[in-house]
Amino acid sequence: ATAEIFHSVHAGPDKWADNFPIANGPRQSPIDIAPDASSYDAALKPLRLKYDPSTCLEILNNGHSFQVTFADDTDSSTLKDGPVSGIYRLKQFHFHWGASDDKGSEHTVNGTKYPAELHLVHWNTKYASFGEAASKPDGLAVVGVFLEIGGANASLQEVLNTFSAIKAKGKQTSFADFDPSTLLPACLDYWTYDGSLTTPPLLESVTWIVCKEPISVSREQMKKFRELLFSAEGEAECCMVDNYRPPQPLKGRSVRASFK
Ligand SMILES: CCOC(=O)CCc1ccc(S(N)(=O)=O)cc1
Ligand SMILES: [Zn+2]
Repeated sequence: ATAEIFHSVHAGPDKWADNFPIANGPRQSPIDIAPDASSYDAALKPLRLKYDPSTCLEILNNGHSFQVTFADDTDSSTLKDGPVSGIYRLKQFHFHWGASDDKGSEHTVNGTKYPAELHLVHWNTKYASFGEAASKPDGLAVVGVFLEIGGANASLQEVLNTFSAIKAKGKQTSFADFDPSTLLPACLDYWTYDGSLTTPPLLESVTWIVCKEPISVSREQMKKFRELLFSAEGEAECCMVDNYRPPQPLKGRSVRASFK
């Protein structure tokens, strides 16, 4: 019961401005993407994503999502080009999803919600660490990929197979030799805009790169996501669902498209 109250009333997105006033800032994320209002920018380069499976370390339930963490002490797994300059290192990837298939993504497209959204989080190596980069306007680059209901996703299934070991908040387990590029869509056309972290501390340091093409997930696989818990062992069980922030005001920002 305490877990439900914690998640529904006192700590949800509507309450974040109390402790994080930047929640009402000028470049908050996510947003609703209106493709017809975005502008094609021929100067935008193709995304250059190079991931080394040997940098994959572990998977953990951090109480608001699960995340797969990577070794980021070398330039083995990086994002280059696209809308960014310089080299950004992959730190982690995680997901957001709903209690049912009709919601769950953070970004929306013409108001359409997808059942889930993948975030691949990278930090700019002009800074010394993720923590330092997270406070800089050009510090982070997050690649967002929508999940749509379709055939089972074999690559995603490798991640889901670890869930029995990380069901409760605070649980983690080793997770090696996973190549996150197997979670990317075939076409890497994207929209890009200046935004923020979508959970506290909501820092306005993210260049968002949202792929136009979704990847598939089956209904059964979505049910596995919903078996994870927000709650820790020994607490009343609270299913990890609806861990998405709704779209935020655009406040004059423009969204660019890498494609016509
Ligand atoms: C400086 C400490 O900051 C953090 O730990 C932020 C972690 C964090 C990373 C990515 C995102 S998301 N959903 O915008 O991709 C939110 C929060
Ligand atoms: Zn996220």
